[in-house]
Amino acid sequence: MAVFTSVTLGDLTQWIKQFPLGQAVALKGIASGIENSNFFLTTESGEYVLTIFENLSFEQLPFYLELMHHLAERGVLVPAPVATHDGELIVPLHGKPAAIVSKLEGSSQMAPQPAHCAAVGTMLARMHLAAQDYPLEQPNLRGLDWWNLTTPKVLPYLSAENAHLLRAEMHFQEAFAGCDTYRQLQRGPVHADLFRNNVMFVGERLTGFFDFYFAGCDTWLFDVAVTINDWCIDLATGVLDTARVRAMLDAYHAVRPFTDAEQTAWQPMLRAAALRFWLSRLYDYYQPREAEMLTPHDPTHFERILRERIATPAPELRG
Ligand SMILES: Nc1ncnc2c1ncn2[C@@H]1O[C@H](COP(=O)(O)OP(=O)(O)OP(=O)(O)O)[C@@H](O)[C@H]1O
Ligand SMILES: N[C@@H](CCO)C(=O)O
Repeated sequence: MAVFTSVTLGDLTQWIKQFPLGQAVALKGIASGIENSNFFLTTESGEYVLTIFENLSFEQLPFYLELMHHLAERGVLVPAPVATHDGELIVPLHGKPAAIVSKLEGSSQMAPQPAHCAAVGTMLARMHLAAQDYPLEQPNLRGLDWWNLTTPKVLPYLSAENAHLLRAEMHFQEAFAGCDTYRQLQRGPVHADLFRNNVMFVGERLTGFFDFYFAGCDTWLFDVAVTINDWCIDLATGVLDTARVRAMLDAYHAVRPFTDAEQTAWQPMLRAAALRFWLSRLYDYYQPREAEMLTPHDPTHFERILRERIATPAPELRG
C-alpha cells in the first residue's frame, strides 16, 4: 500500500457533510497502490473509494476526475466521481486534494485468460473513441520529458550494463518520437497505466477501469503497448503469450481499426512502454517516499521486458 496520509473516521465527521452521502460509517485503508492514499469508505448511502492525492495538485486533478466523468457518461465502465453540494469533485483533506468515487464491483484478474484480454481490448478501444471529444488537455506527465529528467537521477545507481541499456534506449526513443511515422499516430486522452491491478472483473465480465491518475494525452498506441506489456506476458520472463496478445489486439481492432502508421510503430512502441515503467520503478526504488506501508515494485521486471522486446519481435497489430 500505501497510506501516506492517515485519516480516521472521526476526521470525516464534518468533512463528509459537504457531499450528499450521509454520514461516514466505516473507513479502511487499502494496502495496495504506490501513488496515492486510498480508503474504502462506507457511508449511509453506499460504498465508495476515498483517494488522497499525494503527488498531483489541485490544478492537475480536474483533468482526471472530469475525464472519468466524461467516460462514465458515455458508457465506458469507470468509477464515477461524486460531486459536493457545490458541484466540486476535488476538495482538500488534511491539506491535500481528495476525491470520492463510486466503488467498482468485483476484483482484479491477476491470471488473465484470452477472454479477459479481449474484454480489456474492447473497452480500451471504446475508451479511446469516447475520449476523442474530451475538452481538457494535459500531456502524459510520465512521457518523454519525464524520462529525460529521470534518467540522470537513476543512472548513478545502475550497473554499467544497465546504464548502457538505459542510455541506448533513451537515444532510440528520442529518435522514434521525432520520426514521421510517430507524428502520424492518432492521439488523445489515454489511461497510460492499464495494468491487471487497475481493471475489475466479475468472472469474465469486465466491470471497470480505474486508477486514472497517470492519464494524459498521448498516442493511443502507447496505451495499447502498456496494456499488452502487462496483460499478455508470462510474468516470470516477460515473454508475450500469443493467444492473449491476439485476443486483445483483435478485440481492440474490431472497435477501432489500427492504422498503417501504428503497424509500423508497434515494435518501438512496445519498447517505449517497457522503458517508461522501468524508469518509474527505478525512480521509486532508489528515491522512496515516506509511507506507512510501502512495497516498491521490482524494477528488474521491466528491465527484462525491455530486453525481451528488443530481442524478439512481438506479434503484428493486425493478425
Ligand atoms: N473505484 C474503485 N472501486 C473499487 N476498488 C477500488 C477503486 N479504486 C481503487 N480501488 C482499490 O484500491 C486499490 C488501490 O487503488 P489504486 O490502484 O488506484 O492505487 P494507487 O495508489 O493509485 O496505485 P497504483 O498507481 O500503484 O496502481 C486497488 O487495487 C483496488 O483494490
Ligand atoms: N503500474 C505501475 C505502478 C504505478 O501505477 C507499475 O507497475 O510500475
